Amino acid sequence: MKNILEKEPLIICERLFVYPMEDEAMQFPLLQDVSLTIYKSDWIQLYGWNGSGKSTLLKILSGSTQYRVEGNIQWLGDDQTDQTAILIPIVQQQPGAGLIGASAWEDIVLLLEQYRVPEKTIIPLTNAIIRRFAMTHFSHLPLEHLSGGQLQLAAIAGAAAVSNHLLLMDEVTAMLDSEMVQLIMEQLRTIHNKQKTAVVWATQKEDEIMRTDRVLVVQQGQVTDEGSAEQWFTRNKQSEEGSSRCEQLQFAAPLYVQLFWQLQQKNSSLQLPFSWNELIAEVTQTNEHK
Ligand SMILES: Nc1ncnc2c1ncn2[C@@H]1O[C@H](COP(=O)(O)OP(=O)(O)OP(=O)(O)O)[C@@H](O)[C@H]1O
Repeated sequence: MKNILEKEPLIICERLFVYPMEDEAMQFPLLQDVSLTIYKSDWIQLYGWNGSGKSTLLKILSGSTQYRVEGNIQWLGDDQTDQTAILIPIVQQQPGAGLIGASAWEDIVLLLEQYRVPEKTIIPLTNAIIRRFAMTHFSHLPLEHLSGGQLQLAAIAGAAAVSNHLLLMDEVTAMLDSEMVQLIMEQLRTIHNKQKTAVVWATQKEDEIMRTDRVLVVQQGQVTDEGSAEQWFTRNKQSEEGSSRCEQLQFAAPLYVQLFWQLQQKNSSLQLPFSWNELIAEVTQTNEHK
């Protein structure tokens, strides 16, 4: 994890209690006592099961006014994330949900118009975003000709066009095949690393957690754990079974982490892997040094 002291906050939430609008007595919070800070260039894995409150938290971060909110939330970004009037877009699970144009190119143009970006910058900005997300070959095709992955890429590119500093992703890979998941992940991670765009990535998939991510666990409307990805999967020094935070909160670990835990009992110098490739490289290297 990057040193938090060096990071600038983008959004600060303090002791948020969030209720449905119709719950006038404020009795049934959807989110309870949630405090968190999102920093510039963070990648946060908002990790939790169905119905835990991930989507509600994303909507609150986006600036939605469809809830009753107690507590403080501050948006500190210096452009679109200065959340005084507009919503930060959320990319949804269903490919194509929320796209408003006839093509990916037109969608970004319309979105920039909606966000009142100065007219003469709209076309150059759209073309630049299309290039940045490597979408040139399908950007003018009708949306109905695009694959699920291409639709998701178009939605992510649109969000990135209007929100330079923060992207909010709500289980965007849930309906994609593994090849598309990899493509989307690679594109977005490259953009994140190059542009330092912060990403809040809601997911239920344990293998989407990468080494440099912060993991924020949501359970029954509360943030029950927060730390680095390494901390989430690390068992204590004796490699005691069940001792990682992931296991303590009864979440599944990826198979390569489970296998690593087994191997670690025989060889404590092995490093925690974040993919099959990393585990294979680690084991091969250790065997070569024997
Ligand atoms: N406006 C609302 N009024 C009443 N209950 C709501 C409202 N919005 C969400 N809920 C409930 O709050 C809980 C959290 O919902 P939310 O959609 O935030 O969870 P989630 O973690 O995103 O789940 P999923 O992965 O299924 O999308 C659920 O039980 C849901 O039914």
